[in-house]
Amino acid sequence: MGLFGVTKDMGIDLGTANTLVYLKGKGIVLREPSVVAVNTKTGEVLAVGDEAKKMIGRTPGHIVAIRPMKDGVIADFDITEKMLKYFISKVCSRSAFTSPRIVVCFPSGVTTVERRAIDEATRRAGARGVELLEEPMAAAIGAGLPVNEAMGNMIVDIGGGTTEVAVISLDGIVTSQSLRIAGDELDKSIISYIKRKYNLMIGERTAENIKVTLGSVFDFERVKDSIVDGHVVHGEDVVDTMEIKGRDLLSGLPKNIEIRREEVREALHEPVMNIIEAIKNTLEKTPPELAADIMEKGITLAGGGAYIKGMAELITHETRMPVNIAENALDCVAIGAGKAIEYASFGKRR
Ligand SMILES: Nc1ncnc2c1ncn2[C@@H]1O[C@H](COP(=O)(O)OP(=O)(O)OP(=O)(O)O)[C@@H](O)[C@H]1O
Repeated sequence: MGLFGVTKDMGIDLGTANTLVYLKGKGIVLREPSVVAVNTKTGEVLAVGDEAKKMIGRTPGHIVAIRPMKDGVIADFDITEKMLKYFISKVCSRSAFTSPRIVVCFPSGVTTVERRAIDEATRRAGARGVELLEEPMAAAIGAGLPVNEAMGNMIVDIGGGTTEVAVISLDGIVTSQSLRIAGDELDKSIISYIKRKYNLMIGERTAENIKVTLGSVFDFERVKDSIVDGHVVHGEDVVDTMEIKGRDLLSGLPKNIEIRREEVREALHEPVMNIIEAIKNTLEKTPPELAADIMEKGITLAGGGAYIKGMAELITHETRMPVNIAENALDCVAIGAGKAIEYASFGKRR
């Protein structure tokens, strides 16, 4: 117990899109994109996080902006380790007397080898002790669900690389599903839709911007108000078209086109229905008593995907269950990891 005062114990959400660090006693102290810019000639890391993200799609030949995490797991081990080292040193720079103990999250669908890679990269980045925590459990704790009670809690965490669906009761995952379809896949669907329909090539960042600004997965035509980022937005305030820039594949030249909300909904249909299927499958496998609890309390949505317009409404429409968007949906996993420090054994028997 005495050591807690001098160490910087932390919870890390090592995400495909964003990495968040929760420092014990302080809350979230770092939130940056999981991106690293590397000079391929020298192997030197040029920038990490926000700085590196700005470089995506804009680098000269010998500089690449890498996203070392893919589908929720480590795609590039060395770069992940360097990125973690940078983030940890950024939050520990002052007043850290000893290296930190870290609770780090992993998607529930990963293999033992992938788990070991996350553990190893965190140790090599400077952790004294590492404890791995399943992402849906962290998200549920961070969303404030009573995970330790004998009661069905359902969490749907739609991140960048993975969607985690889980039913939790008495501190354990009763049933879960992890699918590698989430925000990134939605971006890819927008890219291929626009390429197919308009012969226009757009970049990843443009696609993400379209998803966030114009993306909608439920037909609000007849519904006046919707929920955006947890706030009610009145029908007339919702933008319905957007001008986008890309490269015309026929002429090879830059070109602008205008796309409509319905088109984005069409583009997102398939991956979104895969997410809905996973939710339905998990509900089907949920024991009846717990399903009754969920029916009463609702499904909790977390992760950046919780903010996709119409997502909550579509899930309710398809499952007949009430849906709540977690407060601080983007931060739930990191907050949950941070809170779990209290209970972590860091490899020792408690
Ligand atoms: N307002 C929004 N509307 C739609 N999508 C959003 C919004 N804000 C963020 N996103 C999307 O959420 C995703 C990132 O979510 P989050 O930070 O929870 O993922 P992550 O933890 O990095 O990924 P993973 O959990 O898969 O490792 C991105 O795909 C981003 O485009």
